[in-house]
Amino acid sequence: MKPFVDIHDVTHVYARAEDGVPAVQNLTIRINEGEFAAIVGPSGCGKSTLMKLATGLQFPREGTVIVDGKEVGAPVKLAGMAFQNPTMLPWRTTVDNILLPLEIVEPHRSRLRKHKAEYVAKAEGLLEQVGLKGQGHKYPWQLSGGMQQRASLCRALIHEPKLLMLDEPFGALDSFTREELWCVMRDLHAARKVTIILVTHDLREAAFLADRVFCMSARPGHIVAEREVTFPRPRDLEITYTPEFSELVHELRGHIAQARKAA
Ligand SMILES: Nc1ncnc2c1ncn2[C@@H]1O[C@H](COP(=O)(O)OP(=O)(O)OP(=O)(O)O)[C@@H](O)[C@H]1O
Repeated sequence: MKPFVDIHDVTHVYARAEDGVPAVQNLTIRINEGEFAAIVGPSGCGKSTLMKLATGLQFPREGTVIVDGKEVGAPVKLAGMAFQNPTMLPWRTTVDNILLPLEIVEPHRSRLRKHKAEYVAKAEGLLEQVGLKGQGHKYPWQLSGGMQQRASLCRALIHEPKLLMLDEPFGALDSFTREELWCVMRDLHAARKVTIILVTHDLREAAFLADRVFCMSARPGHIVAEREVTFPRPRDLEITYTPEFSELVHELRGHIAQARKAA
């Protein structure tokens, strides 16, 4: 099978890096279509850089980045993104925030004005899927942090991306809300067959959600371990209390500890 995301032997140094040390070096990672991949690693190891390379927000100094069969040379339109901070515009309602990417991405951009009702219905359908039915008229400041993050997932999905990039999306939430959102994410992935790359510091989150977990070394980042997660789907939160789950988290923690030591 051809990988959907194929990052091959990539080295990237930021122009402003004072010490000239690459953020990532000889980074190779391949993710299949429809796969849920999680990237974990010590702080500053280049996880966000990997995201930027895969979405065309940065270009590698060396190596190649291929997404959906094409070498990445500009921001990747087939990607949707959600970050730790939902960054919703406070003067727009939740639905209007969700519609925002459509004002940029073609062919939606040209269709949006004429077919607004159709797109609003789509946004409301997504809100229902993430447990926010009927909340679309509210402003972001009327929503809790967890609700805003749910809405930002809708915004990332509104243009039906084939690739969803999640950079620490649940990092700022309390642990109960976080686990609720794991289930939302699990269900969205099952329903949409979208390829997902999740960057996280939370090893339990990676183990619960992913098909494969990739561990990165300390800077300059590269993949030091790759672990398939074979728990059957759909997964219930109950599995996080099993010895097998604890063992997996323990194993991942060992890889990160090694990676930090090597720094
Ligand atoms: N715009 C930039 N200019 C210079 N150096 C940068 C820039 N962005 C990131 N870096 C450096 O590149 C390295 C990797 O950064 P990156 O944000 O990808 O790491 P990360 O693993 O996502 O970090 P964290 O886990 O702390 O969020 C870091 O050491 C950082 O200092």
